[in-house]
Amino acid sequence: MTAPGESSADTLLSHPGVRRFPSSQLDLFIMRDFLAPVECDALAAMIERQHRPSTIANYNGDDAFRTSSTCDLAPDDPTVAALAAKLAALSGIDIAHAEPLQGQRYEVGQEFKAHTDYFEPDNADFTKYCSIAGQRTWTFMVYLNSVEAGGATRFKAIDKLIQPERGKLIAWNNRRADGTLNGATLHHAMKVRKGYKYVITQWYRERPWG
Ligand SMILES: O=C(O)CCC(=O)C(=O)O
Ligand SMILES: [Fe+2]
Repeated sequence: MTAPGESSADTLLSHPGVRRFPSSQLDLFIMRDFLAPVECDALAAMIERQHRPSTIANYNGDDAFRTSSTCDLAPDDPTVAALAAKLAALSGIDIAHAEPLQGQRYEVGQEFKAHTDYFEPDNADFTKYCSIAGQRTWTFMVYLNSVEAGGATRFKAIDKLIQPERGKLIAWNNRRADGTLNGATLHHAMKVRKGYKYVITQWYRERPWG
């Protein structure tokens, strides 16, 4: 049995179109056309209407570390609720473990430098971020547009560059099979060189979000 905050390779691969990136270092999955173009456009328009400067949890003194904007998607909006349900159906993860969905928006020159999505256990803010819902388990991310130039997501440890493509989903386990945090999930949202980039991020937690 998979724990409620966990996805599994079997669950993901049971959906047509999901394939696993061949790597012994991390569990990374890719699916094209997870969202239809009209769904992508509606979500990108939603992000465009309302966004704030993105923040980071483990501040390292670099003010240019994450220069994008973030949209807090309203959970009770029917489009947003449908997306959360669709992601939960794909992941097999109990939706109670999902953080509120966010959109991320990048203009030319904006990026999110190499980071991991889990919270650093030795960071002073760890308790603040993780005391209730626990650590992040899985990341599901959907590209809402095919960026004109730049904007790839680079997984440094496995030397894999994923190009933004409208409707494409990627998902990875932030931990190893034994539950330890996996540093090989380090990834860099590279600078957009032309146009805009819009993505959806869905993070799941060990315990219900509450
Ligand atoms: O935009 C991307 O390609 C990655 C975004 C990301 O890593 C994040 O928001 O944590
Ligand atoms: Fe990330």
